[in-house]
Amino acid sequence: MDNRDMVDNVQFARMNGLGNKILVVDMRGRRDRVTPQAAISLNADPATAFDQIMAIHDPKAAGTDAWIDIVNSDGSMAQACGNGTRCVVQALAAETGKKAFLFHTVAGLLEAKEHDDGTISVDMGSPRFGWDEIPLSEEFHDTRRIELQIGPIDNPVLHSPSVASMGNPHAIFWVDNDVWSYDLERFGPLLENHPMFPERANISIARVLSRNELDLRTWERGAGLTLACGSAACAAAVSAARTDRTDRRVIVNVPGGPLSIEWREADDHVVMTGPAEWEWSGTVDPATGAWQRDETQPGTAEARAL
Ligand SMILES: N[C@H](CCC[C@H](N)C(=O)O)C(=O)O
Repeated sequence: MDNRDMVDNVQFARMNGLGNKILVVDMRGRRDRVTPQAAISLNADPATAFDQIMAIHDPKAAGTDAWIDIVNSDGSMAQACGNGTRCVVQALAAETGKKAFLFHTVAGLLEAKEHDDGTISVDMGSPRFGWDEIPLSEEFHDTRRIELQIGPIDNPVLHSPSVASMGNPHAIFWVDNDVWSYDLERFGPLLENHPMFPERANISIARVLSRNELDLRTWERGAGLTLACGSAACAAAVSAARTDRTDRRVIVNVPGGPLSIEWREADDHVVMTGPAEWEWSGTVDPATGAWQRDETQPGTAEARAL
């Protein structure tokens, strides 16, 4: 906050959650929003290209620490971002010394905490499985397996996904071979925009390795191929458990590394645990996306606060 050189500029930190590229933007004390134009322009610059912007705003409700807006790299809004939430926790923990936070997003309240080893857990809430909650455009009573396929009609490459909402829509296609052997870059955009998903969807392929481990790659709605997608890891974990492929506690290996996911029996909530990493900081105009790197890059944990 202290580094603001112009009233129109705000502080931001370039961070990542297992390689999921995140810009944490400090919008506290302001009434405006990061515009879609700013997002598109930041993403067009290789230095600031990102998967999600996490914009921290002043809290709107008593007892919450912040309101968070989540913006995809195409300028659209997302309801959930697990990896980005861990980045926000790390930035705010460095600033305040607090370890536990309650955030407010369009999808509701979100609890998160930093552990002593630096990893961060985010309570992603309860998954939803109703076809109209995801949403799908057709009624399906059993969303553990819906009719949807891609590739030749008699020999589909991907078919019968499980679908779930973690606040945002997800489809998980189960595969038998190495997840890297599928052309997700080609099928992802077709499935993301398939008429089955009126609000589009995040598209993942998952290979179950054991009752406690799966591999996952995701084509993200509004962002494309990413190295990690936390909400997809949660959607895959709950879908694997409800189809009896795995137990309720699993390691999900995304391209950026492992996330540990637990679908708690007690309250139905999904808790995701993983790392967050600070890269560098700068200032940005949230209306246009014009940005500048800070001249001195803080080297200590304390200085990594926004
Ligand atoms: N990377 C995010 C998910 C972004 C989801 C977004 N692409 C959408 O739903 O539109 C995560 O870690 O959960």
